[in-house]
Parts: sequence; C-alpha cells; structure tokens
Amino acid sequence: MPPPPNKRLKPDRSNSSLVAKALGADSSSPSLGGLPSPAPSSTKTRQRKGRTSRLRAQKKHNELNGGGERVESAIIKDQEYMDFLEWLRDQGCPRTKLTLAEFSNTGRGMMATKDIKAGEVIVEVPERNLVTLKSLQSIYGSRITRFAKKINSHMIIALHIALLVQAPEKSGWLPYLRLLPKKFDTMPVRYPPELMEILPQNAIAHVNRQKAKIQADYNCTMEFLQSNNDLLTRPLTYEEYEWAWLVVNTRCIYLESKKQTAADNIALAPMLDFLNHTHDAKTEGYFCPKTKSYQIKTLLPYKKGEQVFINYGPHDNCFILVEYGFVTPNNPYNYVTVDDDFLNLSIPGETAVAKKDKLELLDMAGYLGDYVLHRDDVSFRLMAAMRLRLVNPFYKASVATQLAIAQWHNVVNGELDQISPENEQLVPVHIERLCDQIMLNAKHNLNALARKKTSFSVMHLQQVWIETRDIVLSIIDRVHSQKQL
Ligand SMILES: C[S@@+](CC[C@H](N)C(=O)[O-])C[C@H]1O[C@@H](n2cnc3c(N)ncnc32)[C@H](O)[C@@H]1O
Repeated sequence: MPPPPNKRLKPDRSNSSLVAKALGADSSSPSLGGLPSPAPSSTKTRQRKGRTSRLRAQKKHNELNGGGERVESAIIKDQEYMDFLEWLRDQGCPRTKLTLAEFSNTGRGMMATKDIKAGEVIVEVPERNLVTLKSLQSIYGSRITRFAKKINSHMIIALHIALLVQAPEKSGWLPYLRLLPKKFDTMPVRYPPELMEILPQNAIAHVNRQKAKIQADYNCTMEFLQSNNDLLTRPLTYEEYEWAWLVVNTRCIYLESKKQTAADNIALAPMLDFLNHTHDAKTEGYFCPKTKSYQIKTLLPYKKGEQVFINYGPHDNCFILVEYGFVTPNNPYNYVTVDDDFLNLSIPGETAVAKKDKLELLDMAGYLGDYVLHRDDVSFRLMAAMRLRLVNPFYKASVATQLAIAQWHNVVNGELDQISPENEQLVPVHIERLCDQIMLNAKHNLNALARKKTSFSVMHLQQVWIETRDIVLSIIDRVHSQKQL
C-alpha cells in the first residue's frame, strides 16, 4: 500500500452474483507457491478448502454492507494461519480483536472477533516486525554504501522478500511468507495485451510508468547482486522480483523517518497488511514510542463479525486498480481523464495550423493536458482549453486573434468570466460532443468486455467503464439542464 495507511472493486453491485462466482472460481489461493507447506494440525489433519466451500461450510456471518449489498464471510482457520498467529505471538505481537476471514465482496481481509469501539487500537506491530530500510541495515547497509547507485526502500524490501522466499526455511519468516498472495494477476501490470488495451488512457500511462519502474529497479538490483551474489541461493528471475516488488507495492504502509527521503518512508508490517481498503474507513496510523510499535487506531466502531477496513487514501478507481489490483463501489473520488479525446476532437472551422498554435499556447501557459470530468463538474483546465479551441478563426498574427488570446489569459487568471458571449455559448455544445465521443468508446469497450470470459480483471474493467459512462452521462445531463459546468 505505498502511501500512508490513509492510501483502492468491490465489483459493481449489479455484478455481485458474478463476484461470488468469480470468488469461487479464483484459483489464486493466497498462499505462496513453492514454499514448504505447514505440518498438519496436531489434533486433526485439515484439508485446505477452496474459498467457496469454506464460505458455504462456515456461513457464520451474513450481513449487509454500507452499499446494501449482502456480504457473506467465513473465518479462515487453516494451519497456515494458525502457524502465522503462533509466529506473531513468538514475535511479541499483542493479541487483537481481528481474525483473518474471506469476504464475498472483497476476498481475504480482517474480521472483528468482538465489538470494537471508536478510538480503539486495532493492530499493533512491534518495531522488530517492521521491515524497513533501517531494519535491513544490518544485512544490506554496508553493501548499499559500497554500491555506486541509489537503492531505495522499495527496492531493498522487495529484494529482501525475494531472497527470503529463495530460502524460506532458514528465513524465520516462513509463516508470513506462506500467507502472501501467490500471484498478482488482477494488477494491470500483469494484464495480457488484450486487457491492457481496454484500460482507460490515464491508467495505460500509469501502468507503463509502473512497468518501467519495476524493470529499472530489477536492472539496478541485478547490478547490485553482481557484487553481492553471496546473498543469492539461485539466480533471481524477473518474475520473482516483480512478484516481490508488487508485494511491497500493495502491502507497505507509510512510516515517517526523519533521516530518509519521503519515498523511502515505507514499511512492511505483517498482520496490519491483511487489512483491506474502503474510502470511508477512518483510521490513524502512527509509531508509538512508548510501546515501540506501529499502531492503527480506528475512529469508527465495528460490530463483531464485520470486516474491519483501513483507508489507503483518497484515490479514484483507476489509481486503485493500477496500484492495488481492485476497484471499490461508489468511489467518490472517481473522475474521467479526457486528454486524448480533447486532442482528437474536431472543431468545425479550425485549421490544422490553428490547432497546433493553440496547443502550443496551452503548453506555454501550463494548460496542456490533465483534462478531467467529475460527476458534477468539468475541470477548470478543460474549460480553459475548450474556450481557446473555440476561438475561430484563429490567425496568430491577426489583431482579432491576439485580442482573443489576451481575453483568454484574463479568463484563465480569473480576471474575466468569458472570452466572449459567443465563445462561451459554444463551450457546452462541444463539451457534449466530447462526452458523446467518450460514450462511444465506453460502449465499445463494454461490448468487448461482455465477449470475454468472466474474471476479476474483466469485472474490474467493466466497473471502470460503467463508472466512466455514468460520469459522462451526468455531465451530458448538466449540459441539457443548462447547469453550470
Ligand atoms: C494490504 S493487502 C490487504 C490484504 C489482502 N486482501 C490479502 O488477502 O492479503 C492489499 C490487497 O488487498 C486487496 N484489497 C484491499 N482492499 C480491497 C477491497 N476493498 N476490495 C477488494 N480487494 C481489496 C487487493 O488485492 C490489494 O492489493
């Protein structure tokens, strides 16, 4: 969870039956492949059951969540989890009112075993259990100092996890490693090309940046390992490193340390990292000097049997999808990025030269790109850019155009409301044309998704495009009812 614990489907409600189906069908049991399995429980040999059968067998809790959706849940009590709890106890972690459970709407998460009051500390992770750049100094510190390039916290924690997995038995961390996700197939960075191309434009750019980052971090780590190959049990493959990098990306908390750059302030905190996200969870996370532990306090009460959440931050679903591999219902932070649609929009009477000059002007003024639609408004940047596009005819050298440009600057600076009444009248008309273009794209993508085999990723993308369509429809509605954009 990169940024702070205050830092991401529940699938669309209309898709909830699909969700339950996909939960059952999901092959990604959350234990890590290739790691030694726990010994059978001493009293009786437990068979690890699939999610659906566990849900069926232990339908212990069945309640409505905030969105009115029926949520089924089942406590996870397999040997792996029992071993993990014993490991936590051995590490000095205090008992909590939380237990690992499977939920029909979110997958694995933490359930309250007793009522929890607002203001209670829900998890406490002792310093010795936090994996940070600082805690790893004794293993890697002098090696990092000798290495010519900068190695950040994310890289070193990912490398550390990848190395522990290479020799899990001697790592002392086997019970934790076993509970980590086996794969990250719902992360867009792992999407096959045919799904990647259905992502919204801003998400594609985000995934490409993430891919480049993982590759660059892997390359640098490989260089680091050239002079430190005694750390390795066997060569580290890109896939193994990517998996460990994603473990860090999806599970780390933000932990401030004065001596480090902000980007280095991350920590892996076993136990705490089983808490799922919802945008309306209210929690505080801090390091308590008295108990020398990282604590999470909930500011909201929970009833026994409910899922306890934290808040990964005020993120829209595209961001959550790319960074964490899921989306949440009713996310108030959603918006639609329309940069490409704006650039492709044809404006009647606008010549190619005029369009190029306008885009240059927008660039110089710092107004090129980052154009978005929210449910209730059109971003100021998009309004400003549209106003300029609607100055026609546009001959840079003409007095009339220079005057219009001066007026445009005044509008952007807030000194004027409009370039001219004629220009202002055209703005909603062309915002609606832009919306029509996005609606066509959303429809095309939803049709393409409807033809695909159901999977979590397909459902996530369906939700993102349904939300896009809803936001765009609400803007079209505003245009029709002549509301302010
Ligand atoms: C910090 S971990 C939380 C524990 C995780 N569910 C597990 O079983 O290990 C973050 C990951 O949990 C999942 N997750 C978190 N919140 C979720 C939610 N509201 N709905 C669905 N999946 C969620 C995503 O896969 C995310 O990458």
